[in-house]
Amino acid sequence: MAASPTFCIITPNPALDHILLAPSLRIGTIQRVPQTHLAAGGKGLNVARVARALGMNVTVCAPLGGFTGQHVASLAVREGIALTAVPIDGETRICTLIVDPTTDTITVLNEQGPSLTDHHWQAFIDRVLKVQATWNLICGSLPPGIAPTVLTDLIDELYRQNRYVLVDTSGPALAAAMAVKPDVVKINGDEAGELLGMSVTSIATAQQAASELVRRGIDTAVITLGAQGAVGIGRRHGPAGVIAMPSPITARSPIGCGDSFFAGLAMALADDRSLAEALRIATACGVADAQTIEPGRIDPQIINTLAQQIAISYW
Ligand SMILES: Nc1ncnc2c1ncn2[C@@H]1O[C@H](COP(=O)(O)OP(=O)(O)OP(=O)(O)O)[C@@H](O)[C@H]1O
Ligand SMILES: O=P(O)(O)OC[C@@]1(O)O[C@H](CO)[C@@H](O)[C@@H]1O
Repeated sequence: MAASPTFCIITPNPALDHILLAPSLRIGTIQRVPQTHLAAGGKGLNVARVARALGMNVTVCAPLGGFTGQHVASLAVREGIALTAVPIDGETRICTLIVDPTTDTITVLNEQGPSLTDHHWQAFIDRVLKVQATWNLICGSLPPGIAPTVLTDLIDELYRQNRYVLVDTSGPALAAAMAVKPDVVKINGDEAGELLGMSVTSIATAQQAASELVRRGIDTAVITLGAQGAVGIGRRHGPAGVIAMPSPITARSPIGCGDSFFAGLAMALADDRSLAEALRIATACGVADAQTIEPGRIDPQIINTLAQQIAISYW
């Protein structure tokens, strides 16, 4: 019998990521695109790609429908990602990620995704609850047609099964998840700012925001700030917060950095590392991702070396 996966990666709104490299992109013109990639995407698939590369035993649960759903499933299988697909009506979304290396800008066009009926959502949740994983990562947006409070119920149910819950989502879904205090919340500055009604663009404001998340009952709160790095604080990790700062690099694309970071963080926490070590490894994964075009396509061999280049301080 196969061993239970360590991570159940819950991906309510997967996507076929269409990544276009478009130098000197000008809106409103016709342009030739020199390079494209198609990848199994939506945040959870990116997290799974990295967690797998880091040696974790991973199962992704995702509702999938139509030709794009089939395409996502076949790309995932080709990569060796264990996927539990729940068939749905409608067509899995395409997210278009346009990288312009000339101006160093990224344009991300995330489709909403197909609406899920209550019946399909329930089928999805039933599959998630059958996966006997200790660490459960809720990744990305919710599909339309589903009330954000479904996340509250899902997390409650995972807690009843004594499973750890780590969340990386945004907007109303994040607010709904907060109601049941996930063990770990990993979000970026914009997401934290929207949740808390403040501007989170600096290390100092991220420290305030992370402390506020802990005050609201989150065990471990981590906020990422792109090239500035990340901050984290957690009840079980002692009173000190941690700042992880990467060295300057030549970034190629920030898309997926948060997902790679999340995978590294989850791996390190599952491995019972200190918060400082976990942020060091997570940041190294984010840095590795920033140097690739495709989300989550990192080389695990360089993570230890990159991790040694991350400056860690305490607050
Ligand atoms: N330009 C960069 N240089 C160095 N490290 C970076 C850069 N961009 C991202 N990172 C690393 O990746 C981590 C996550 O990045 P970021 O805060 O942009 O995540 P995100 O906004 O959630 O990304 P996404 O939603 O695209 O996955 C950062 O904390 C940092 O460690
Ligand atoms: O709509 P969501 O779930 O918030 O974001 C989806 C998405 O843009 O996020 C990833 C980058 O983090 C992309 O690979 C993916 O398609």
